[in-house]
Amino acid sequence: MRTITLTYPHTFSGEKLPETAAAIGFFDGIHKGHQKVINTAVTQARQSNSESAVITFHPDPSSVLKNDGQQVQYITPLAEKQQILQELGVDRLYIITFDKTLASLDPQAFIDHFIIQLNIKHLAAGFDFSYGHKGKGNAGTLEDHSRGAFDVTIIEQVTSDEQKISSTRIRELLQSGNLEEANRLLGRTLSVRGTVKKGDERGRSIGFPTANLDISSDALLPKVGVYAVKVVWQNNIYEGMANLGYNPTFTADRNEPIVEVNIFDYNKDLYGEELVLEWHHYVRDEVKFDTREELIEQMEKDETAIRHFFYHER
Ligand SMILES: Cc1cc2nc3c(=O)[nH]c(=O)nc-3n(C[C@H](O)[C@H](O)[C@H](O)COP(=O)(O)O)c2cc1C
Ligand SMILES: Nc1ncnc2c1ncn2[C@@H]1O[C@H](COP(=O)(O)OP(=O)(O)O)[C@@H](O)[C@H]1O
Repeated sequence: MRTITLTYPHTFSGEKLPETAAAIGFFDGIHKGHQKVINTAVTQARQSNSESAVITFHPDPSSVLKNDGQQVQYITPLAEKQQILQELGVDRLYIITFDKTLASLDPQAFIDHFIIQLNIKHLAAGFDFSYGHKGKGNAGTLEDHSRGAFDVTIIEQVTSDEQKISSTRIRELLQSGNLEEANRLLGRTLSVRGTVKKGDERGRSIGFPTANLDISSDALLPKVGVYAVKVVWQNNIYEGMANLGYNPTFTADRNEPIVEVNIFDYNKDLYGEELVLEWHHYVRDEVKFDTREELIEQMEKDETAIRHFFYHER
């Protein structure tokens, strides 16, 4: 997959680009609803012997428009988004830089510049997609704004329990500790990538070395607690247990939670390595223990419970 970042105005011209079937949207999380829009474009491209593309925006349009200076947290930060789109068979990823200038473009100008000029012949979008100044362009206006240069497929809402699957709903589930339900709506397992950094070097002394992960600050993490996880590293998958929290047994002054993972049946150095952590099951809340012995006893129980969990999942 090729990734192309576009700002307004860009200088690409249609004649030099292949005919393309594209899906357009912000797609945070690439949940089941998003997957349907993207798969429509991929299928359309295969049938018409053209290239497939995803056209997305960065940073999050609503955060740019709100302008409240708050750091946005993404269910899928850019690196995760790229990885998943690649796995979905997308040939090209266009990332449109979302800023005030882009937001002020008239809807027809947006379509002319970012769809027609990119040689898009089929466009798939979700029923609630909007574009152009104040979101005046929407699913109902695409046909008109296409000037007959491309076909449009609008994907109706995908539901679960009669409710729309949405990034907002998934965020709420993750924040309230409802990981499994979030994973169901995602249609895959929530994951995060991070580089292994040094911690307090206490893990090995209590019998559970933990790889502490340096994670991009724009990644949305689930609720604090202990989790059954899988670690993907160099094309291998390992099972393990992770703690997302503040280590209150040993530290009192941490402001940000850390993510650390003890990989089962593993004992090699991982410092500096990039791992992908998949969040499979929420086990318990983090606890402040009075002694390290109590923590160790609890971690032994966590290990037994999590090994059981994976055994039954197989
Ligand atoms: C599965 C698991 C559960 C944990 N549970 C707790 C906990 O409930 N309370 C706590 O203070 N620390 C907990 N920890 C964090 C340990 O305190 C931490 O791994 C240990 O201090 C090692 O830190 P280090 O990697 O910085 O050396 C847990 C860690 C793991 C891997
Ligand atoms: N089973 C394992 N799970 C996680 N890390 C391991 C494991 N075995 C060895 N390691 C290595 O040991 C380090 C963790 O040891 P630890 O004493 O907790 O140090 P730190 O506090 O620096 O994380 C990891 O970063 C990794 O390089």
